[in-house]
Amino acid sequence: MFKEYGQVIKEEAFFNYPVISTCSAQDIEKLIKFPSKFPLRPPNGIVSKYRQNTPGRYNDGGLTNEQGKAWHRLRESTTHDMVNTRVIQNLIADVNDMAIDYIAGINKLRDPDTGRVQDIIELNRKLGFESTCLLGLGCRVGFLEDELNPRVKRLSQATNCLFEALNEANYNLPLWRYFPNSTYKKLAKAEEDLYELACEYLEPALQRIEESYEPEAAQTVLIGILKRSDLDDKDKKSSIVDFVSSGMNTIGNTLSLLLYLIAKNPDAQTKLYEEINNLLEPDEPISAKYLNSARYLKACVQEYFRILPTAPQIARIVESEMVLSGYQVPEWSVVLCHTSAACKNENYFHQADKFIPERWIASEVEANPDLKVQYPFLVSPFGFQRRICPGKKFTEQMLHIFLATVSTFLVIIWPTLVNVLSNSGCSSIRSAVRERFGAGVQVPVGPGWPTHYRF
Ligand code: HEM
Repeated sequence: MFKEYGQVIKEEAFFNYPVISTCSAQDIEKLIKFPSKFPLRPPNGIVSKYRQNTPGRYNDGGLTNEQGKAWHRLRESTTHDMVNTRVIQNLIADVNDMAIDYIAGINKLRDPDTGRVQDIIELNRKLGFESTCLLGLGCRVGFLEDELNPRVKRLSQATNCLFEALNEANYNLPLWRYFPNSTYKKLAKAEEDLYELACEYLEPALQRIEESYEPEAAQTVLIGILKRSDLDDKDKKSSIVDFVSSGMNTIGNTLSLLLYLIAKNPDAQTKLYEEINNLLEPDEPISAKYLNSARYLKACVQEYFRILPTAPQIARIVESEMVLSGYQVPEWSVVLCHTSAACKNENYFHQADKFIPERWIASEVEANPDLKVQYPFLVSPFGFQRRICPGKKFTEQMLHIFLATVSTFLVIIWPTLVNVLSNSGCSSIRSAVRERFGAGVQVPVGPGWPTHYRF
């Protein structure tokens, strides 16, 4: 699209407002640096409408959809703990645990005769669900178990239904604006189910708070929100629903795309494997200390976000008239910053189409100045300004732990995925898997067979 029409494009569509798209680094920088107290992002119309129609449960459109002071109030009071490094690090042990379950899950997917793993997308989705619940609800709920319990099944169905409805609302005529059509009804049912399920998970936490006190070490995002005196019951419940539904699909999709890129870059896999073995003592689990020092691991995730970000563009409503690539853009225009397209531009990144994690490591750039990143702000997979994704810290920590664990156990070769729980590798992780699942997880190293990644 940009190749054909240039770096700035204006699109007009029936039943919708005009949208301006830009992939210019200068324009994107201008928007990122705009000194906005309450940055404006277009709300999700169908969700806002549903919540307006359901005043018994919702005070407003929620953090994702609100604007101005209403948004700021929710942002300050509900995301306080989610952006707190210590609270997020409290979850490392649980995420380690989840990573071990995930490796065991991959092992169960292997064809016993061929060693082939047919499809890892579904497992990644379940992992996304489980990890988001860990963040939002403060506990493991059981998405990675063989048999999903009825509550988890309902949670999964409600989330799928919500995303189907959002897709339909985004890509079909917006008839829901005029009457409750089938898309609106689907969304209403999904939101209702999610709300009721979230309440079921919240009740025990509320009771714990009432009956006793939560020790400092057990501070979770959920407990942090439930304890806030500046939020009423409706705010608390709806923000948990928002957090759970925001992370559910994004994390699973991100992990699938990250593994795909790593699969296509075997040298990176070898380096990841070497780094984890160099940094971790045999009996040491993955910890905050390891994550702080794992430079190559973090560089791989950053480079992944440059090449295949889950959110390829960030939307803003501009608060004053501005000039983008020489064009006058009026106040209140909707502008899409296509960070993903900009990240593929050779003028902005040396060998832009290549996976080169080294460009994010200072000592490597010193040795090879061509790699110097001129426009680091273009890699903004979680957005920017005060509206940046509050799940960023948790998601990055999750991806780092998962990539480290996967690199210890698997050789992923595009288009194959081979489980290689060999005798080498980080022994603390290996012994944790064996302790839980016995020697049965050990499988031979072997050449791969086609894996049905569906991208
Ligand atoms: C790979 C995972 C994720 C990606 C790529 C992602 C990406 C994004 C992006 C691009 C935005 C828009 C930011 C902006 O407009 O500047 C956003 C907003 C948001 N995300 Fe995430 N997200 C992820 C995971 C999560 C998780 C786990 C949560 C759960 C807490 C979450 C909750 C939210 C919320 C509540 C907002 C709205 C924030 C606001 O408007 O103030 N996200 N996310």
